[in-house]
Amino acid sequence: MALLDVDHITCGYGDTQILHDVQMHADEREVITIIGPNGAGKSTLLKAVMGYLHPTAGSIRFKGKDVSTLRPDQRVLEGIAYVPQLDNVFPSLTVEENLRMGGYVLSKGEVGARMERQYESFPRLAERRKQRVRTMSGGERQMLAMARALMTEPELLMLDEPSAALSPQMADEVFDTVKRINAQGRTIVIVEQEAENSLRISHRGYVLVDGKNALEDRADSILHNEKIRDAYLGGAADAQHATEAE
Ligand SMILES: Nc1ncnc2c1ncn2[C@@H]1O[C@H](COP(=O)(O)OP(=O)(O)OP(=O)(O)O)[C@@H](O)[C@H]1O
Repeated sequence: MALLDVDHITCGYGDTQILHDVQMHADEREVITIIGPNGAGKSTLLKAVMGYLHPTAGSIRFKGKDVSTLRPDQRVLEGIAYVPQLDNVFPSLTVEENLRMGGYVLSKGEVGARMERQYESFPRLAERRKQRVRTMSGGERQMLAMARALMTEPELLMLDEPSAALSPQMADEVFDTVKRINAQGRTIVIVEQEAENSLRISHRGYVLVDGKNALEDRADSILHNEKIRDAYLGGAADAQHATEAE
């Protein structure tokens, strides 16, 4: 049984359907990358899994349970977490205050211990507990956004363009962190425009085009697929790297 099973959903905003009969699944401990052109519906798919949008057809199952009608906060309690691309931290608050917000569904007693766990996992955040987020670098903010989402110790973590607008070095650090989070036993679904690095740490990938499934394959096969490389991965760049997810 898949941990997450998106079963042929149709979904959109108001009367505008964006996703048409889309399916995807993620098994326990898998890393999945979703790629596709601008406007393909990648972010919409993550929002549907989190519960910000509700499918008009099809269903979303998590650990075998149909969660299609649950609110986002209820899905958090089921073990799903999501880091949006934008506005994923509160800039006027401190690191500590942001982490507290991430634990809003937890009891007061649990928050402190969970926060310490995140500080152990992200020492750079521990050094900046009292720092206002607006003074932090883009990479540090992305780390905080992930740590905040991990406060609930989710089984599934979804990341929308975690490397957007970061330097190549910071982006590498983010993907190293994602690998580490996956090694802790968590399943990860990543949406990426610059998908090369993301596919390298992934087991499988999906290509979405115009709100429809266009391809599903092992991540290393996608990385070596010339047509996909030309269309979505910046062409014939170095295709020699093997995926690191094996
Ligand atoms: N809140 C919204 N209301 C109405 N339409 C929206 C909304 N958010 C996104 N859309 C539309 O849904 C379509 C898919 O957008 P989405 O952000 O899911 O694509 P994407 O594949 O993530 O694209 P990108 O890579 O550019 O972020 C686009 O046509 C977009 O304009």
